[in-house]
Amino acid sequence: MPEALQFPIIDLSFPDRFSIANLIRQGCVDHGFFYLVNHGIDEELISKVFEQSSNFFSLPIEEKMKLVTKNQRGYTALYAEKLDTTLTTKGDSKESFYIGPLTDDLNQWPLEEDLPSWRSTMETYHQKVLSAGTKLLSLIALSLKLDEDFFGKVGALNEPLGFIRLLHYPGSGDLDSSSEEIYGASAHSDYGMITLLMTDGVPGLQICREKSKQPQVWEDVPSISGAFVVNIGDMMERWTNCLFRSTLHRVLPPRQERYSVAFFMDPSKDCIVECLESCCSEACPPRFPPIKASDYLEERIRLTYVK
Ligand SMILES: O=C(O)CCC(=O)C(=O)O
Ligand SMILES: [Fe+2]
Repeated sequence: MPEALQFPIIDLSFPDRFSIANLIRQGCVDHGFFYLVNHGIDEELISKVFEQSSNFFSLPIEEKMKLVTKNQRGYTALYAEKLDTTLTTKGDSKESFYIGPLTDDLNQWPLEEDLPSWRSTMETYHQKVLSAGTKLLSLIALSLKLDEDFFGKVGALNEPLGFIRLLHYPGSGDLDSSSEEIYGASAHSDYGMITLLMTDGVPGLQICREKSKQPQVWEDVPSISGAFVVNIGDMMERWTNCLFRSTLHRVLPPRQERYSVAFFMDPSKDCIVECLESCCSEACPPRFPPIKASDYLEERIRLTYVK
């Protein structure tokens, strides 16, 4: 049996920022994953988010479909998304709800009379995770031997695109039985800078550290109560010329119902993501051309929805 994965545990409140930055570097180079503790979001708020998420997904499908995704905000039904775009099977066995930046008017919300305090709970959570993510990005900059405010200076944080994705994976008893190989979330890497994931502790998340090695080896990611699982996304991988890995991950179809809440932090639309000078040399030239963050994201999102 392979040993259980051990990612570094990053304490966001630890005063020695340089030693924390080194630990982050180790996590990002070795796995593309680490845990985040003392992140400033209290347990009570996290439990409320999970409770409200369950309240929403328990609504009748007709009610949920009234908020079906527009502008990448709102509800996506079971099987509507397929994160592994190479699969020929039907979509992933999860339903989700997206909440984007609070600074525009594009979010869709359930009615206050149907789900009291739902919107305010999600807005508070959005603000808090965005703030934790911004602090974390300054440590990530340090871990790359850059100024702490590097991501601010290159415009990534002008209007950061923070997206909450509430996820619900019904238990196997509630799904159609089929011979097809269906995942809760099929194999993918995340698109943006970093993802902060909170789960309800039900297992299912796995990573594959060597994307191109066959056969692929999948390892379980243990959850730590109250800690975020943080992973590096593809745009951070591009910035660092693959020094930091955007690791392939998936969620097995859980036997038992499972809830999780992901927070994707993507750069502002106009930010140009280009190889950091410290991550390339003559011997190791940039692997990707510079790209505008919005162009990159739009293409990736377009490929994800089942046609
Ligand atoms: O639910 C999970 O544990 C992971 C979800 C995920 O990888 C994603 O939404 O990108
Ligand atoms: Fe993911």
